[in-house]
Amino acid sequence: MGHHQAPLPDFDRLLSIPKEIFGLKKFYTDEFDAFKKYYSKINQCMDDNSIRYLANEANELPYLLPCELSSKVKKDSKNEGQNFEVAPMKQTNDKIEFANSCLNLVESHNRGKCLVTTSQVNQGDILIDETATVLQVNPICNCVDGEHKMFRCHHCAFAVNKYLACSHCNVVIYCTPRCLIQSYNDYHKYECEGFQRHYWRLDDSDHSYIALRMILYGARYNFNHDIPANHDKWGINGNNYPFVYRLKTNFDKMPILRVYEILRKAAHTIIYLMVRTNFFSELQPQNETILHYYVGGLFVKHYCQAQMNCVQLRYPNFEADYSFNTVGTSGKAICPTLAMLNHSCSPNAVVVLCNDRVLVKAIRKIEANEEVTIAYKEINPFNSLQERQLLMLHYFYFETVCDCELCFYESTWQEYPFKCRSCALGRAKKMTLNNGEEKLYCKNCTSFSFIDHKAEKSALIAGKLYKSTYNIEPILRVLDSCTKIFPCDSWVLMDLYKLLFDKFYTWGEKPIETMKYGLCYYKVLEKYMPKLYPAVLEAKLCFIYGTLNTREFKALEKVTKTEFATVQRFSDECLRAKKDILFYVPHKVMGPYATELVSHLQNVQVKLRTMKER
Ligand SMILES: C[S@@+](CC[C@H](N)C(=O)[O-])C[C@H]1O[C@@H](n2cnc3c(N)ncnc32)[C@H](O)[C@@H]1O
Repeated sequence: MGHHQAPLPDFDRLLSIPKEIFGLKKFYTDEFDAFKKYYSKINQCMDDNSIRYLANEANELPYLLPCELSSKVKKDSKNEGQNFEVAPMKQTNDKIEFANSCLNLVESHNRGKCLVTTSQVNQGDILIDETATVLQVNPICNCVDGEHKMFRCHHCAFAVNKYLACSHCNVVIYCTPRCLIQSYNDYHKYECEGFQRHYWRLDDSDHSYIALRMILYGARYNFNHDIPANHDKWGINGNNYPFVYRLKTNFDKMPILRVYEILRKAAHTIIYLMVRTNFFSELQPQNETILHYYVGGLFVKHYCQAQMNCVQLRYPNFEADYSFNTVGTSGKAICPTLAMLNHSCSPNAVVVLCNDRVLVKAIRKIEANEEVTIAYKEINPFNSLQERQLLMLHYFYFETVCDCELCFYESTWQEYPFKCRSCALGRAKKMTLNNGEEKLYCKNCTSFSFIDHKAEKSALIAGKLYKSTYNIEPILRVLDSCTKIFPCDSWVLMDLYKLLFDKFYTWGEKPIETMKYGLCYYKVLEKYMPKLYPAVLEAKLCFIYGTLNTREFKALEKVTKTEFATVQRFSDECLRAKKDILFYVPHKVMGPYATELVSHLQNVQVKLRTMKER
């Protein structure tokens, strides 16, 4: 591949480019004014020296080798690894490509477009089955478990046992010659030298590489982003660039330092394409400089679109300690249909990666007319409302604060934390009446009731005692008093159950108590977060295994009548946990630890069931 030297972009002239210049049919854009805004920010942030520095850096790459991968392929290899198998979605949608027929695309006044169900959806139903428009699979990921690495094809994302690797960049691997050749022609010939120099970070927080891939995807279709005539669906199975182009950005809401960072990344990649590849000359532009600006603007746009819309791909991961979680930095994808899903801190659906397909699965029953939501970032249920909202603002520049169910519930909970003593449903807050008396006001039955000062006082005294002794006894007293003050699903109680569970677990003396408080804790938690949410499932599996593996549990033979009820509930949990793991591992060939995990749960369940009541 021969390289040519292109002139440095003249950023000063940028703003004076007349709109007519984009009259070239191929590169015409309605969004010239928007690009001008990007460029005006470039002017504020970039000086000649930093541009020159980037260009020199791109030039001083003496050891880079032109990639001629496709000419070296042996045409006969086929190396299949362990791949997922999920039945395809049954009913397809007339109005939304890749979506189940039960979804409707609607516009909401505060969060833009969103997907809403038209009929009831069951747990486990597949709501979206989308082939990623642009897919970034990080080449080697520790999928399944820490020891058993799974290699994934850079082009189609299928798992492979043996693979063809690019000997120049030594970064990308392919499952078959077909993928290799297609990848080479579509994009690898432009990216290989960059990979040799580790030009792009492939982690969750940087979107330069996926933005470049979006550019290369658009270039294959001459950057034509017109929706074909008579196409009245959202999304196209084929050239989906028109819908990629229509994804929203958050550019206007970003602080200037963030903009500066992205513009620098844009300049970095554009100069790399100019100096190290034939990308621009192959497009045969009438005016190459203008094309540099155009693609630079497009890079910024695609970067911001990726930042706001790309979905992080995570594979199930089973560790030797029998926990379950999902692996970060496995890749990301631009899926214009999936990008219509809004965020919730208590989502009703999750994204599951099935080879090259990106699936959205319901993690609980979803009623008709309910919005389908996913969690954009993995949610730690213990993060407070304020912490979660700060995270969302920081990463996604939400215009409004997150108005999901959990945030709404938690904010009401913070305002009305107490148990109403007049009605069973109510939530109450303390109010001072005109006569100076303090009472509880319930927002449900709108009545006033007395505060249980006795319970409050004993909770306070027991709390102080706990702080000075760290004994379990005062905590039990705090819990006893708090059940009188707070509703049964209160987070105060949840925290106390957690504390008691941890204490009993650490001391390992009373396995039944450990089970009891663990179960109480998950009962409250699952009111706020669906049990199939990965973070909840992982924590619960740890709880089950931790409890079962204590010496005291193993020695346990007979139990009292009340203890027997706890053992039975715990046993049911084990059975459910087994089903929940299978929810995430729907393929025939499970990772070795996943199989072990499920059979271990099965054995324990049998033991629990046969425990004799005294
Ligand atoms: C991937 S897009 C989702 C589709 C988007 N509503 C649209 O019109 O294109 C993400 C953007 O939607 C909005 N959004 C998503 N979930 C939200 C939530 N829970 N609260 C407020 N805004 C939200 C934010 O502006 C966010 O940057």
